[in-house]
Amino acid sequence: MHCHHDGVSSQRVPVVVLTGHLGSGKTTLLNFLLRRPGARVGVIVNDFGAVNVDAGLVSGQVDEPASIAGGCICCLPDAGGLDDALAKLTHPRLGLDVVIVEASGLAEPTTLARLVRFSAVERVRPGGVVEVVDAAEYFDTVDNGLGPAPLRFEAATLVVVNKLDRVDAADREKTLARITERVQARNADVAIVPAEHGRIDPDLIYDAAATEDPPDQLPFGEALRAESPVEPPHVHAESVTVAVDGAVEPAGIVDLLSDPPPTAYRIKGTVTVATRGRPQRYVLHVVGRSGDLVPAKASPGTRSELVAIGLDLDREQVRRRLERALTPTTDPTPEGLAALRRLRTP
Ligand SMILES: Nc1nc2c(ncn2[C@@H]2O[C@H](COP(=O)(O)OP(=O)(O)OP(=O)(O)O)[C@@H](O)[C@H]2O)c(=O)[nH]1
Repeated sequence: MHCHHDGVSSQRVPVVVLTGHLGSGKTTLLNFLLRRPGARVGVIVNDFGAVNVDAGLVSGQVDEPASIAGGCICCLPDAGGLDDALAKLTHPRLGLDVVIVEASGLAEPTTLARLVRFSAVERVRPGGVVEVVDAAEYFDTVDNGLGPAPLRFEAATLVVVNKLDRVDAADREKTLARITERVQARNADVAIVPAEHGRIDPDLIYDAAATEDPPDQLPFGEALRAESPVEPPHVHAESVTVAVDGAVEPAGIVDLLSDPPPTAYRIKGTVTVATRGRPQRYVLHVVGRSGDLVPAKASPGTRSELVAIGLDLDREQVRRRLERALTPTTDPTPEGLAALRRLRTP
């Protein structure tokens, strides 16, 4: 089996870490994402025992990723092989939109997040850490509600408060508020989304290159959808887009990356940054509070465009911030150029 993809992209592939206590709903959420039409999703699971991805889709070895649901899946017998698996799944030949690493229920989110963040694989871009919480069991399992809130939220960029259907309707708001308070006590910046059966808006997590299943793929995505029709998520992501023509001031870009607007979960775009010589094109990504700026290869034009995606986007504030990040100039400030240099050489 192979996952050939025409029009190989030179971009890095976001790698999303999916964590959560035993039985919180990680696999359910993963299967929901795999139903997305047109998406090429690579999956790495790091605990054989816990794998119950629908329809026996696990190929069982890293060497030969199997195509599924417009994507690939491979198994990771131990953490030592993560970079091997990432190197394989981010290969341009596969043309994947995203790679999702599903941790076993016992895996330590911080450790896994670090393995991705400091991966030696150049084509890896950290795509966020999604922590799934069982709303019904939360205070009986991961948190007794006393003392410091669980450490596991520290690494998270998005907390999915799942299984809300299992909480009495009358208590839902209160339960969500209590869990939110605990999560924020540990990590004030994290995005929090309520969910049932792992149905979160995939737009929060990654972009699908196509809207229909690729013709060269086995029809797993279709099969999964036929088996259980996709119910839409209750909470939808919103987006704000700002674009300008011509080069922009580097200080604005650096400022956006170092202090992204709090209600934007993800920001992406291509920007043309003014320098003393020829303007330089970059691909920009922010997930949670972390930004990433890499030179754009073979990216014609001078247009800069940024898209911010989030749950409760403060649209006006986000728009102002994106506009400020895209301040046109032909004469960049020395401070801006120095800040950009520092950012590029951490
Ligand atoms: N009622 C209800 N059941 C859910 C929900 N999400 C998941 N489940 C069920 O909860 C059980 C555990 O879900 P999984 O997705 O396997 O959880 P997991 O986190 O992958 O589990 P481990 O890999 O064992 O840690 C399954 O029977 C799911 O069908 C939900 O929102 N509501």
